[in-house]
Amino acid sequence: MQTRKPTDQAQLPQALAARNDGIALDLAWVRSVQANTSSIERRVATLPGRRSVKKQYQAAWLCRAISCIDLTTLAGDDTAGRVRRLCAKARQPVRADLLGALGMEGLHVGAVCVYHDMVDTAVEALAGSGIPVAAVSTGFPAGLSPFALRLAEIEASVAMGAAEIDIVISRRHVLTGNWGALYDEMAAFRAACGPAHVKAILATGELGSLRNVARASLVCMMAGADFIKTSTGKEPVNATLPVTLVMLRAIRDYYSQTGVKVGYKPAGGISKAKDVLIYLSLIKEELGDDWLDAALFRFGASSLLGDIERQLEHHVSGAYSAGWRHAMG
Ligand SMILES: O=C[C@H](O)COP(=O)(O)O
Repeated sequence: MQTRKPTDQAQLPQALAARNDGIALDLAWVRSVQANTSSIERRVATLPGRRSVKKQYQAAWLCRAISCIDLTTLAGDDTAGRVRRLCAKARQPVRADLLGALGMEGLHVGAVCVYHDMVDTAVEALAGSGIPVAAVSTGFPAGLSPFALRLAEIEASVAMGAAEIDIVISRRHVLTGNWGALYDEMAAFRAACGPAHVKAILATGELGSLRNVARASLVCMMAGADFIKTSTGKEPVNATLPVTLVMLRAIRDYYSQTGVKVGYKPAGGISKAKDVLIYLSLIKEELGDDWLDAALFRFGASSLLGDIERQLEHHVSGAYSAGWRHAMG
């Protein structure tokens, strides 16, 4: 297997928060976690109706959102050319004249997220930019390849220069309440990541209940996940506000018990700037300003940036441009 020399990605100034070293599996804590679905749904139902961010601050919030995007391409027909175009977009996410008018020169996305096969291309294309490459590993999206191969895939992606690894958990461990197996799996994935930060994809649309989402979040954090992430983007239901509320509260509980800040990444189906404002205000309310930063928050999204760019253009010029002018890759 080809291995890159330890270049840029390994040397990146880590924008991420301190690692989560995890704690011993605390089954009593895990089993005590509940999720009251109707009160969670009531709480999030109030969010879209509210004007979450005043108009004059919206451009600043949208620029913040851009800095937190894991700009993603995870398609079977990905090519090196598409990944290079995506990386160019990651470096210059919004037209230079618009960024100049907004006083946001130098803005870039949080990371570029690709399959293992494209890590090398992305590392090359992002050299010198300070933008990390994130790789989806462990038999993404189903996570059902042999365990040893999943570990080897992580190690290969890190050796190739990925600074962040998005792993997928075995949903069956959650569905059968086998918290010990989930903990051991997550801990092994984290160990295989070495210095790379690890995001645990829960695939919440396949976990059956919000209580399972809450318990799986907690177990993954106990086992050392640096981020918890909702979805692969390939499940029938991906990031939602109820799931977000549950995961944010799990992060808050873990922080209050351990003093460790774990990051959050909603992913899949987030494609509109107005949704971004709702997510950011929910995070501000539930976790506080520390989490409004790429170190602790990412949007996993393939097309969101185009809509944000359109809104920023409208903010600067008063006119909307056609969506096709904001191609991603
Ligand atoms: O992790 C990121 C997701 O796969 C992206 O999903 P999306 O294409 O719906 O934005």
